This record gives sequence, C-alpha cells and structure tokens, in this order.
Amino acid sequence: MAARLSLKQDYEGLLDKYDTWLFDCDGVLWEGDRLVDGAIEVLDLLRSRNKSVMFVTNNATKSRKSYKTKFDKLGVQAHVDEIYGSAFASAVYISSVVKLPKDKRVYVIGMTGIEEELREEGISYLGGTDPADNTLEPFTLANWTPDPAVGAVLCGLDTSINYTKLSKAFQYLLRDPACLFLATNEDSTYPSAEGLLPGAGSIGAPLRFALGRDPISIGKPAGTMLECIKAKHDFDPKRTIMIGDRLNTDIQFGKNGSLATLLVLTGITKESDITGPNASPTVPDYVTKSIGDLRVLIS
Ligand SMILES: O=C(O)[C@H](O)[C@H](O)COP(=O)(O)O
Ligand SMILES: [Mg+2]
Repeated sequence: MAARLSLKQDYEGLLDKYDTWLFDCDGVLWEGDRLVDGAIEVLDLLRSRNKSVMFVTNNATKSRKSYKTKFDKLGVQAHVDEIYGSAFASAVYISSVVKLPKDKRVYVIGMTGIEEELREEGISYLGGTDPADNTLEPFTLANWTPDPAVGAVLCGLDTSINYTKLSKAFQYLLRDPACLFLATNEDSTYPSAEGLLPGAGSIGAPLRFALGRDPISIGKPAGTMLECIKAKHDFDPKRTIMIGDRLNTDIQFGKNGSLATLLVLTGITKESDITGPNASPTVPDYVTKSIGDLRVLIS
C-alpha cells in the first residue's frame, strides 16, 4: 500500500531517510517547457540539505549536453554529470555492452539527442535527421541500396517519423536476423505541455508489429541507466529515492534497483490508476500530488 504524503512531517521523513534523489523529468519537473510549480524551489531545498540530486529521463530527443541547455534555460540548477537520458544510456549500451565493431553502423529512428550521444561514443550511424530519410516521398525498395555495415537499429521518440524511416529500419531487421533491434525506451505516451502525444514506444510499435519481434529497451525500467549512474556516483540504494510520474517505467525502475519510489500525479499516472478496482499492481512506496508539495519544508 503506498503511503500518501500530506503533512510536513511526512516530507521531513523523506529528507531524513534519503540522501540521493533521482528525478524523472517529463511529468515530474516539467511538461514540455512548462515547469511544474515549485520544482525549482524544491530542488534548491534538497541541495541546501546536502542531498545528491540527479535526473533520469527516458526522453531521447536530447543529449545530456542539450538537456543541460534546457535546464539552464528553465533556471533549473543541474550539472551535465547529473543528467542521465535514454539517448546517452543507449550509446553507452551499444559501445560498452554490445561492443558494436567499429566497422558497423547504427540505423537511427530518432532525433538529434540520439545522434549527438552516438557521436560522443564514436559510433557511426545513418538515418536520424538525415534529410534523405526525412521525406514524405513514397519509399520503394527499387530505389534503395541498404548499407551493408548496419549492425543495429536504434529506435527512439521521433516527431518526424515517416514511412521511409520505418521501411529502412524494417528491411535492416528483416534481412539480417543478427541485426540488433534496440529501443531507447518504450513509453507509450509523451506528456506534452498541452496534453498526451504518442511516445517512443508508439514510434517503434509498427516495427514490432511488422517483424513480430520485440526490441531490447534500454531506458527505464531497465537497469542500464542505474548502471550508468553507479559508474559515476557512489550512492546507497537503501538511502536513494526515485521520483517519477509513470508506474511502468519510473516506479518499476526504482523497484528493480531496490530504491524507494515516490509517485507524483503531475504527469502520466492519474488517481484512478492507483486506486479502485483497476489499480495497477505496481505500487509506489509513496504518493504525493506534485513535487511542489515539498515546499512545505521551506521554512
Ligand atoms: O515518449 C517518450 O520518450 C517519453 O514519454 C518521455 O520522453 C519520457 O520522459 P521521462 O518522463 O522519462 O522524463
Ligand atoms: Mg516522466
């Protein structure tokens, strides 16, 4: 049963118990470019109490560096080494876990975040924002020569998705069973400032359906990003709390990592998802309406 936080002492209890605070971004700190009310004050409060603050986002549209620009623009204090995104985790996974040979390339469905992180890791790629792939012209195999060096397809949130990209990714995966099918994350929806939109998982869904094959998904709830954090920061999982808005990514990620979990209701998850007959079996340790609720601690 999740503990519903409401009193000042409830929030004080979290400060006493947890030294490391991992924040999901979309739906927790902001929606699109609209900050959640109180997010900055609460992050400043945590840092003033010597808490370690990190950001763990499945949003692959931005690299860590371009996320740092977003944080700066929104006035949120963050160091690039505190920012972990699924584009970064995917690039690290391909270079360090897959160990993709240097003569191999990655076909990308996605945006600059993935491209920048692959470049940072020295991984050769094609597709992505290439104008030749970002076309609404009809796609025909008769006019296409696949790149024989492609050894993996990486699919992430792509707001310029089209039939050409899906067809090329499909062909790479169909013609070579050894070609890796990777997804930065599989969130079904994206909480924009104006409302829900299809998420990364819905961008890759046509490939799953056409191929009858599931990708390896690298973002939350998989442990890859936690491994990336562990590689750079010492922290005690027993004194670490994951704050998220989506049960099957953020809260499950926290549970998989033996972290405490705090669900907020400013993003994807609504009250009806956690109460009543259709409540999800994924139960967070704590629930509060918004991260802004912790402002009660600011004396
Ligand atoms: O579709 C997506 O990729 C996700 O909705 C989105 O970007 C999740 O970001 P997060 O909530 O993990 O910051
Ligand atoms: Mg979120």
